[in-house]
Amino acid sequence: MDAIRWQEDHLLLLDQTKLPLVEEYIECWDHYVVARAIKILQVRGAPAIGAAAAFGVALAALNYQGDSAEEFEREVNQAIDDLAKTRPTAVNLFWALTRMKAFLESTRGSSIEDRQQAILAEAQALLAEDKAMNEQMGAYGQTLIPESAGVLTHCNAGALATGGFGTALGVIRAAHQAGKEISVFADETRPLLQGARLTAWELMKDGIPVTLITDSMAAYVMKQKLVDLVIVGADRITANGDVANKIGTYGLALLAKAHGIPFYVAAPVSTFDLSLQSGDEIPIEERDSEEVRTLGGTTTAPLEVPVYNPSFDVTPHQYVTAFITDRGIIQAPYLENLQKHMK
Ligand SMILES: CSC[C@@H](O)[C@@H](O)C(=O)COP(=O)(O)O
Repeated sequence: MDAIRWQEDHLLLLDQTKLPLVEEYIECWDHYVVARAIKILQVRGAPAIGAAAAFGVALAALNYQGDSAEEFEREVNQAIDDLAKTRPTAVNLFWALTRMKAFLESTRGSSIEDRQQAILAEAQALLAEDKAMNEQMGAYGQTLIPESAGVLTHCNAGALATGGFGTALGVIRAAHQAGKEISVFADETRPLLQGARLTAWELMKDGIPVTLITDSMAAYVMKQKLVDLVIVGADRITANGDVANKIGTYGLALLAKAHGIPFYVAAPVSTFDLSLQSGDEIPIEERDSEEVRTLGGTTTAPLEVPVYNPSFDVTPHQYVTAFITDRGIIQAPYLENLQKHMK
């Protein structure tokens, strides 16, 4: 099931806030609906946010009805600015918007109709490339997985979070397809339960053995020697190899280190932000306190209790055993090796 699909003249986004109970697509006819979908996590996961935003730009281009090249560019650029304001942490969003802006400029001189079609084709290419990168990552990454392995993952870094196949779940998928005996532990991932609602659903659909645990069970499961490796995705990786990913990832990295378990991060080139030197510079999204005071719409805390709700944390590079990327497996020293591979 695709998270993002272009259908003739509009965009379809699988509404991930309704999964796993309801499988329903939202129809997007303009970039405002796409921006809202990103903001409220109807589409989520770093690469998927980038691809959805690219289609948002395409919708803004297609919706232009005048005949002025300047006005056309102004409107498309306004959409790019609107989409950039949706979520701050995943760099894939800004990577995709920068690519679409450069592409818009490269079409200058053509008719508006040709530019509209070319911009749509660029968004489609970006989506297809993301899926291809994930498959490539899967091929590289699965070589790191033993013939029989317990794998712990956090949040959802699967097909739902990408153009298809997934980053961390792509590696797991590739290992499963290669005939390896994989058993996945999925953290539920409080407060929005991407692990419980999305990862468990996605893996079960593919027939990959998965066991759901609450976030606080990870240490005990590791202590029992049920986990051979941890694989997570990422929202932004800086030049020194620090990794922003779903809140709770840093804790898992510490636990993996304490138990002598490898901790892998799977991410495509679009997730690397070598313009930032370290994770301290990554903007971390803080979300509404209601997400913590409630669970599935039911209040689970005193209505007035103060809440802190950072959506991501940063894992320092020294806890990352290796990066699995579409350009190969990258090991420390990261400052040097990321520059070499990601240029
Ligand atoms: C391939 S997805 C990698 C990350 O984007 C994923 O692990 C994550 O943290 C997603 O957070 P979300 O808030 O659901 O967008």
